[in-house]
Amino acid sequence: PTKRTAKDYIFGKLIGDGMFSTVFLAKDIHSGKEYAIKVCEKRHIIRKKKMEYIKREKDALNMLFKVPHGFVKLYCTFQDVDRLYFVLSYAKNGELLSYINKVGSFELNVAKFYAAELLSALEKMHAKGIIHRDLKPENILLDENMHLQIADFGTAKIMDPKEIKSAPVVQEEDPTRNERSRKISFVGTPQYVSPELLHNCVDTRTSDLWALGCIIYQMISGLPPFRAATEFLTFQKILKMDYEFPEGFPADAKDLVEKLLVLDHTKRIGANDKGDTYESIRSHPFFAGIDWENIWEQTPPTIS
Ligand SMILES: NC(=O)Nc1ccc2c(c1)=C(Cc1cc(-c3cccc(C(=O)NCCN4CCCCC4)c3)c[nH]1)C(=O)N=2
Repeated sequence: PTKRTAKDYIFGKLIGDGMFSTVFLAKDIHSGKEYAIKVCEKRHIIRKKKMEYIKREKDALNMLFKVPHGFVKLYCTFQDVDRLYFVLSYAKNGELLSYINKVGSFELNVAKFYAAELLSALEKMHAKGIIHRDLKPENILLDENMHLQIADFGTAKIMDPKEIKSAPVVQEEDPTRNERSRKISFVGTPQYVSPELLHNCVDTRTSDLWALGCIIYQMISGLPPFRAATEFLTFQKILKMDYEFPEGFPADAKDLVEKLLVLDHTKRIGANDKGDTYESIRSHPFFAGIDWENIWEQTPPTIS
């Protein structure tokens, strides 16, 4: 097939906006199919020295292309003089965050279903050595059948799959510096960033498990566990484990969130699981009744 250009698409409404990219709904003029096209200004990427992030996103999405469920797909990329273009799946029902905000908080069966799809997607991603590092309800999309698709791999870390369930990954700007003094090359969104990423520049796949705990808490209560007026105050609350459960928070959900939101990432539930699944999390009472083998084929519960 000939290399696509922007002229092959009719660009529609803006459906996403980030520090380094803008996402548009677009229609392929040949097939009539709808896509989400992520556009990055080359000048901005170069000025902010984010070329490595662009490459990581493309590599991570290419590694996940053949995984049938759980992620947006990257169909093709192209560029012109000023911009880079990523042609991605259009997840018609948008961000999980919009649904949480629309209904206030999810019923337990809805939260359980989407927590299970998110865990299943994390298992597939981590099995390929990919750590997302910025999981949040804005980056979790819902396709036309209301199944979950993780987006935005610009912050991802790609490791050797053999290593991902063993050694921690240390953020390093300058390998000659010792671990504590290493600058963090990346920090996620304050409300969902793990303490190890803040504390000593270590991030592992368990950083995504910390975010899973924050997202389960938010689906059930309506708000993330760590929130404050400023980023710094939010970081302080995380490092002090300063959060509490609202009255009536279901006991099984509370127990699982408490086992995910553990400061020491080596003691987080799932941290020592081997193989390509998080058996210790799957078998937690919160997930009682989930049919793990068929979750992606089931009809999702109605969000109301
Ligand atoms: N940073 C990134 O990489 N971002 C990406 C990447 C890929 C991608 C992406 C973002 C997408 C974002 C997206 C945004 C939307 C969207 C935007 C605005 C409105 C709606 C919308 O109204 N959806 C209907 C359902 N809502 C639900 C909430 C209450 C109102 C009705 C969807 C649909 N998909 C997408 O479809 N594919």
